[in-house]
Amino acid sequence: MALNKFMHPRNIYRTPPDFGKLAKLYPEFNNISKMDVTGKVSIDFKDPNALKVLTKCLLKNDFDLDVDIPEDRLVPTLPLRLNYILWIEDLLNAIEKINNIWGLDIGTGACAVYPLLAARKNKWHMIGTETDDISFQKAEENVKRNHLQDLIEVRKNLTSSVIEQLFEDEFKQVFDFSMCNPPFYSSVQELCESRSPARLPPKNGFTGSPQELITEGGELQFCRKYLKESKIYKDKVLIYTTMVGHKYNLKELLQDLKLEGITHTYTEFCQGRVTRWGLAWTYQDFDIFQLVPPRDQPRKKHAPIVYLLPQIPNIPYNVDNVINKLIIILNTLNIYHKVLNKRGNNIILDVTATTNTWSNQRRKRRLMKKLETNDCKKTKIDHTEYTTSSTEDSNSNETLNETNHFEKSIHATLKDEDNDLKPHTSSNDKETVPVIEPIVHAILKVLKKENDILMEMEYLDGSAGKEGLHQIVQYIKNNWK
Ligand SMILES: C[S@@+](CC[C@H](N)C(=O)[O-])C[C@H]1O[C@@H](n2cnc3c(N)ncnc32)[C@H](O)[C@@H]1O
Repeated sequence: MALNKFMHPRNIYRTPPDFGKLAKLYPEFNNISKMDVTGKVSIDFKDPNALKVLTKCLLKNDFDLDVDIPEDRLVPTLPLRLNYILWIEDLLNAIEKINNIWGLDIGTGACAVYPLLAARKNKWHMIGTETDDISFQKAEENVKRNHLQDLIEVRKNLTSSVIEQLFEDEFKQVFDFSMCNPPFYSSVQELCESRSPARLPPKNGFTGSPQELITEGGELQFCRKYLKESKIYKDKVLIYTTMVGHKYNLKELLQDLKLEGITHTYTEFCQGRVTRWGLAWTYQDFDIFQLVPPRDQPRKKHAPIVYLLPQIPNIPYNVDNVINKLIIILNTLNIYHKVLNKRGNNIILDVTATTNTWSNQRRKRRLMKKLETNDCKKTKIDHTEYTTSSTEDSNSNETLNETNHFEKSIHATLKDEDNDLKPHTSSNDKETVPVIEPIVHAILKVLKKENDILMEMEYLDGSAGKEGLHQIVQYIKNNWK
């Protein structure tokens, strides 16, 4: 189980569960665990069945909940689920809502994990909604199995709306809060590509079915629909909340709320390698931002390197041309990039270098010249370096030809981005980067400020450190012609 010190202070899983004790108490846990020579008990986190047994045993052991998790459904990881509930407790305490709490869980899933935890732990009344037949049926069974029907009701959502169907039905209940763990992805392809190659592979195995994880337009569209519907039913829920799986979507949603002047706050749910975010908004008078301010960023942020991109002779100075030129340089350096977001005249890319292709360019050019003059073209040369050097030497006419070619590529990428603002793997041949440690992983932003176009590069991680990023920026400066 992924654990770390950034979990909510009241999260019981800040202290790792005692696997030895679980193995003694639960035969099914004993079957999936193994003990090493030192007596340490461990499980295979990559095995979905082991995850399922672990979650089942922890629900029983720590919350006295007997939950049947169906074969092909999401196994809810408890540290994250608890982080979310504890943050809602903080929000409710902040607005002094202590007793007779009513909560709405949108997309409760087969385990109805949030209603079960909330009802058992806090005696909250919960309504869970679900669109999927099997998950709906299983959720009802799980509620009955735990004799919590007095506190929990599961409702089938036969529509594609998020909350509208509930309130359209003349449903009188006013909720203190709503919560939602939306399907994160817009397609199977996005699900597969979602993890940046720069990050370590997840420790846990993969669980969940397409209907649980995929929704048209991904989580951003889902959350925007939720926000839009919430505006119609402002007083039906005191505090609306949702979980957000991708940081770039959180930024978009924060911007939406800000633009519309809706009071909001957010938090980070940390559990080991996986980080999710919580977003809350309200149409009531409480200043939830002041009452429950965002948690301090636990990770160190690096000041970005800012470079004013000069105009290139004979090329109109606009953001599209600047981006095209940058993409050419990144491709030349074999630096993988993907568009995270595009809004107006600003664009944000996630960039990852897995080999140092920018150092010793002069030496490589000299070597190339020597090889050519000695007619040694058949000599074995590193192909990447060869391509890099020759492209780098391009004069501006060649660059323009390449610009046309890459313009098509970036426009194709941006067109898709405009549709659903989901992260997109660029359509060039750098798509298939193996999952290996990056030497530089950074965020590249192109921003138009009045008449200037700026490039900002922020170091995230990588073995070459910030120095590696400085070298890349220097390479861009040298080749900005
Ligand atoms: C990522 S799963 C979350 C399940 C559970 N809440 C959890 O955290 O483990 C999303 C769930 O939302 C359901 N869902 C998708 N769209 C929905 C909608 N419009 N109304 C209600 N449920 C929906 C899916 O069927 C799926 O069970």
